[in-house]
Amino acid sequence: MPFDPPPPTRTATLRRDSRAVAFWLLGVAGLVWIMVAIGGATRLTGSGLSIMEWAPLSGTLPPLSEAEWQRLYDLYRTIPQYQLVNQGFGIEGFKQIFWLEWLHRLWGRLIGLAYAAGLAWFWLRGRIPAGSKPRLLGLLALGGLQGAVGWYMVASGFEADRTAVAPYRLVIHLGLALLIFSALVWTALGLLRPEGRAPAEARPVRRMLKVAAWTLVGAMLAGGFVAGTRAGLSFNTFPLMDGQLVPDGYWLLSPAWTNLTANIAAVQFNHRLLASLTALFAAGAVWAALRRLPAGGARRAVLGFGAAVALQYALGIATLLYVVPVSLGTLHQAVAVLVLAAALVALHALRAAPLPASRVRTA
Ligand code: HEM
Repeated sequence: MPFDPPPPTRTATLRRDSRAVAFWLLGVAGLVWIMVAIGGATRLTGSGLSIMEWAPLSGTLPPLSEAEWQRLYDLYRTIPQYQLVNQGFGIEGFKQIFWLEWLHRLWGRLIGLAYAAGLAWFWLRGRIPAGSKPRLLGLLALGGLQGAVGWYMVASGFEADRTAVAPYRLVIHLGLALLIFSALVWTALGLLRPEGRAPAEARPVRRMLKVAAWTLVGAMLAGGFVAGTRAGLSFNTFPLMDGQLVPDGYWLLSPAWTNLTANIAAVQFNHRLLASLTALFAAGAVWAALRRLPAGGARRAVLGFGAAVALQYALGIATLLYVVPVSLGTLHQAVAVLVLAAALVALHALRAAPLPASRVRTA
């Protein structure tokens, strides 16, 4: 007699659907991570201004004829970057900088497709867990906004006398990428492991971790200004800047606030300071975790975050000392996102996996 398995219970179906949606979101977050790395390489190779049109659909295909290459090259030759930086590099030189920007935009379209198609698929099958729909729609809107912000950033690079995009627009683009990445990861973690409240003994660890995570976000945005103003090409020593801990000319510009975004000495100092504070708070979180948490997933997650910060800090120093080669610059940008992911996983592990009170070591 054939064996009919019993129908899955409602809870089992819900759990299966939550897991499927979570893995899809994590997959999209992986695509976003690769996108950030491609974005770094695009910026560092000076490729970002090579496509002067905003053509979400027709731009999917690269130029397919010599006439089309010539048309795009002629467009590029009208902007200051060509005249001031690349004059005379010829259509072959243009083709070289074209491909990374094209890939960056193609990858953006791929992310949009993977997200929208996945959302439609889960939605039509009724597999999206209750309560997640508004957030998933919000993420779709944020993705669309990011495409528009990307173009808003690129367009600033075509303005008179500019050879690169406006730094604050680059930071908005980077910040939105980080927000989208974080929302994807956090939503997925919430679906994989229902939230609980950490016991009182674990809360100091989480508090310290939160401080470290917010400082990390600050350090990352400050890093965006370093990248945007190319501040990494100056003061290539560590820990001192021109022989001083705080460089001369920190307050060179006026009004004073413009030093935070446009003064190379101040911009680089701020990034170092915020990165160092992140490392300090991360070390604090690791210390607290070792003292207060029992061996297990939550403690490992905090230690993993600490290790990721240490790696990123070392990569930052190497990037600076070697005067920002494309490889190290891209790696530093890509690993920054992994550090953020590690912070989110650790924060979630402390919240989502309440520790049995008996296993918590008290101070
Ligand atoms: C917690 C540690 C750190 C984090 C999370 C971090 C994060 C970042 C991020 C997100 C960027 C911007 C990438 C972009 O938008 O293009 C950046 C750029 C940069 N960071 Fe860091 N950073 C850290 C530590 C350091 C340290 C310690 C140094 C050196 C002392 C450093 C030097 C640089 C330089 C030179 C750039 C510009 C690279 C470029 O032009 O591509 N970073 N950092």
